[in-house]
Amino acid sequence: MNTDNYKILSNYIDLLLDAICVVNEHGCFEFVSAGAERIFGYTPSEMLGRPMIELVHPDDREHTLQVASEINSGVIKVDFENRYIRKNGQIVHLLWSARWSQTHQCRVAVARNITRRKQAEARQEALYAISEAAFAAEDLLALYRSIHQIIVRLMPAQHFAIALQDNGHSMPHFPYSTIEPASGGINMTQLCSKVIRRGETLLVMEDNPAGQPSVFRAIAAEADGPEISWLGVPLKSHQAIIGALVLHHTNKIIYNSAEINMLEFVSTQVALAIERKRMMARLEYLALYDSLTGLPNRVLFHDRVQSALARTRREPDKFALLYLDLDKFKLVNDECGHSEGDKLLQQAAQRIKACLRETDTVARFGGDEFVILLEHIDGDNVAAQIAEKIRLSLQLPFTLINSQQHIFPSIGVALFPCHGTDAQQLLRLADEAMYDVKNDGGNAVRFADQCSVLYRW
Ligand SMILES: Nc1nc2c(ncn2[C@@H]2O[C@H](COP(=O)(O)OP(=O)(O)OP(=O)(O)O)[C@@H](O)[C@H]2O)c(=O)[nH]1
Repeated sequence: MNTDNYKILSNYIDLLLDAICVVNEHGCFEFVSAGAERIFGYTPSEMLGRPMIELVHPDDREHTLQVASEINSGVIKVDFENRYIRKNGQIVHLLWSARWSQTHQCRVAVARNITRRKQAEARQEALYAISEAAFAAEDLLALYRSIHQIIVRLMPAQHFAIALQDNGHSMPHFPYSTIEPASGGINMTQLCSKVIRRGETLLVMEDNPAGQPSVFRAIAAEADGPEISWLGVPLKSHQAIIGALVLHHTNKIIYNSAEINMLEFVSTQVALAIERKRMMARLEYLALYDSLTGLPNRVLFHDRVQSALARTRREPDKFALLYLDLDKFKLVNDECGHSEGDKLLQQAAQRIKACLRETDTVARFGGDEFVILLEHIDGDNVAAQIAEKIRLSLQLPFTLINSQQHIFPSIGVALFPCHGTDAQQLLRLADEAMYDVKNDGGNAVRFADQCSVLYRW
């Protein structure tokens, strides 16, 4: 091809989807092809003379300058990736191929927009990370934290919140939020409630920060669309809308439709992960706690006793097991009904708990039987005193819906190490002491090795 033909060809350079950029030795744009406007959102005349680094995403500037200096010293780069900020504030991912022209003392580079590919990769990574997090997170709070980290890798999110709406509650609550739900002139509770009720994404423009924000049910916030500072996406699980994901900016920021679509797509996975984790937490709770009183059950109690025993192997310590059974509780059920009996059991559980220290454990073994672990007791007296405190507390009348009821407990006490050295033996001895009290008329405290009643009403 002769030189004239090359000249003709250069007239068609504007057809290229990629952008050709020439940057001088001072780092300023000296030439950009027409394709640059599609990529950067600026016309070539707006770019010429500007330092290229101004347009680079702030997080990528240092690395970009380093690579630019390598190219300027003669290294040819064909696979350098970085992010630029478009004129409308959106992020664009670019793949660069560049070299230094010694003759013209400038850097010649071709930029390809790889944003779509990057978004597809980010979406895949996010899905993988969310399902990983659902399994790896120790609890729900840890899962929310992981979800936050995954979302900020996907798109700009100065503040992030998860709103959940539980069955039977009219308003959502915020188990995770990096911003006060009532701050920034935006009523997050109200907005999230709207997202959840409608099951649709909400974009909120802060064009009226002092008053009511303008709310747009618009997913098509195109390149030159409105500036947005609040974005709420419904959390849709298989069965229902369980809450909303919220991105909040105190500075105005624009989300494009691709980002919103991505967040909507990811939110389904987030909803499923939250549901799975909640179900696991519920199953764990049911396995370890009594559903009527919320107290630990037999399994968790045994675990705590085993831990107490293990501790005593490392350092000398004393603890006590108390076996407590309500006297003639059946009468409450018979006279007032089973649900009234339930209420009495719940109140009794709370009263026993109120007599204990943080380090102690009270468990419900079933029916009207409660077992208590008193840890680190200095002398036998401490166990006797706490047992008596519980007995006196339970003697006060219980206010039920239609009546006041009096109920009394029988309490047996076994001490480690003086009465026994393993859990089974201690429990049996405490249980037997409790039965001795019951056979003796009830409403008293007795130690495992004592024939005499310690306390009696
Ligand atoms: N309301 C209610 N009652 C229960 C529950 N679980 C067991 N019970 C009842 O609790 C009673 C416990 O039985 P007992 O301890 O043998 O009866 P009691 O009347 O307390 O007799 P003594 O222990 O000998 O004084 C039974 O009537 C059970 O039906 C429960 O979850 N709720």
